[in-house]
Amino acid sequence: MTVVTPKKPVAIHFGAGNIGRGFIGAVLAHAGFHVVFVDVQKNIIDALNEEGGYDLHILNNGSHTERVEDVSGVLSTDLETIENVAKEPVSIITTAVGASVLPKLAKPFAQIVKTRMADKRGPINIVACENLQHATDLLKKEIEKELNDEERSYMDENIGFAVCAVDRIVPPFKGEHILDVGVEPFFEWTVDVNSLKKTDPDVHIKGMHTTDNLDAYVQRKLFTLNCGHAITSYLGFLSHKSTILDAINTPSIHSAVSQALRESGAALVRKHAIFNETDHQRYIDTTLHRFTNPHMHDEVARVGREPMRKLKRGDRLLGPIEMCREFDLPRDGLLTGVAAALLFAPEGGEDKEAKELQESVKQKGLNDVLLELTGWKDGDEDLDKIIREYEGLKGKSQNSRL
Ligand SMILES: NC(=O)c1ccc[n+]([C@@H]2O[C@H](COP(=O)([O-])OP(=O)(O)OC[C@H]3O[C@@H](n4cnc5c(N)ncnc54)[C@H](O)[C@@H]3O)[C@@H](O)[C@H]2O)c1
Ligand SMILES: O=P(O)(O)OC[C@@H](O)[C@@H](O)[C@H](O)[C@H](O)CO
Repeated sequence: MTVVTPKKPVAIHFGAGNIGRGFIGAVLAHAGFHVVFVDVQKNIIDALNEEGGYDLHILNNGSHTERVEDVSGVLSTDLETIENVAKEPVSIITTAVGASVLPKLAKPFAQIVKTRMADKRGPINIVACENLQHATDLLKKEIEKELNDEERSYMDENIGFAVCAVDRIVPPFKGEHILDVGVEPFFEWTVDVNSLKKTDPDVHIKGMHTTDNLDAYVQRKLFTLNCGHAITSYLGFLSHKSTILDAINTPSIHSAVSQALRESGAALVRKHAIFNETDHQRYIDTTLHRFTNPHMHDEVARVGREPMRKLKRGDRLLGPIEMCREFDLPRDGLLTGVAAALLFAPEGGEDKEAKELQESVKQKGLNDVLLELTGWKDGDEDLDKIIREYEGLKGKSQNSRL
């Protein structure tokens, strides 16, 4: 497969899905890069090469379309073409494939590192845009496993691995063309300035903000937007709602999610000096407002997907709870979120993690599953609260009333 590489700086983006086409790829293309998307879906890659662009539908009251131009695609298994692209004037490589897929990218990334070393190429930056704290560090560790000592030292010197927070709601979208993508107007991409290397070409990327307080911004986004989103989806599922819009428009769910976000917010403000109560409450209000966009069709099944990943320590549910425990702050709303996540069992069985979680609760019992997930001691007050909430929610859901 050949890729058209015009005389322009090149950005490589792994994952031509919703956030890839709908956000990061679009920001990079608008910043003046030729964007090479790498994906496993042949129909998407073929369409990118045939069209060389796609439509971005901005969904709000004044919905409109923006054209993203100057893009092409490569299959992630086509290491030969990836090698050729790596010789172009690349300055940034990004990913949006899903946290669990990151290890699978080690081989193509290692190929890029080896090629650039052999070709004596200068510095580039790699930014993993996934909903996971320290996603880029995880990717780096996986790439290191594919390299020898000399290649690893070239990588340390020449490749900046920058962690980021990435925020734009981009659900699957049915347009006229397979590449069409529908997005909310809001977007925020914040990258760790301390890890970025100076590249040649050195392109200013409008739409990519940098900060030296990255952990704070990642936690703010994950423990607010993703935390609220997850709880809305799990309570929505239990109330038999199919979309985030229907769920958040249910007063009891809106109030439960608001409570959880007030709790995570109190912990975030306490933990990070750069946040204050007033601004953070505004951030929460904006977040909740984004969930009520009537032009977006976002399924609770998408937002709640992979509940075991979302129930990991440090992620959107246990992360803010751990922070509340650290400062002895109220956390009942967040504990309800965990109880609801443990009851997430969407029909169809496509969500393997949801199935596995239900199986696990059935086999080991809720108490033992929670001990494993949380690392708390038997008889922990929060653990007992989750169990009580779980039983209450289960009963209410079965009666179809929440
Ligand atoms: N959609 C959103 O609203 C949103 C917003 C912020 C962050 N994110 C994060 O972005 C990531 C992607 O989410 P998404 O919603 O775009 O998912 P998606 O499923 O729409 O896109 C993922 C893409 O990765 C591709 N892929 C899978 N394996 C691959 C591989 N080995 N090599 C190359 N490509 C591969 C898939 O084919 C797909 O096109 C996730 O980590 C998600 O948490 C999503
Ligand atoms: O992508 P996930 O599964 O980690 O989380 C689901 C949604 O909360 C998420 O995709 C949001 O839409 C996104 O993080 C908004 O920036």
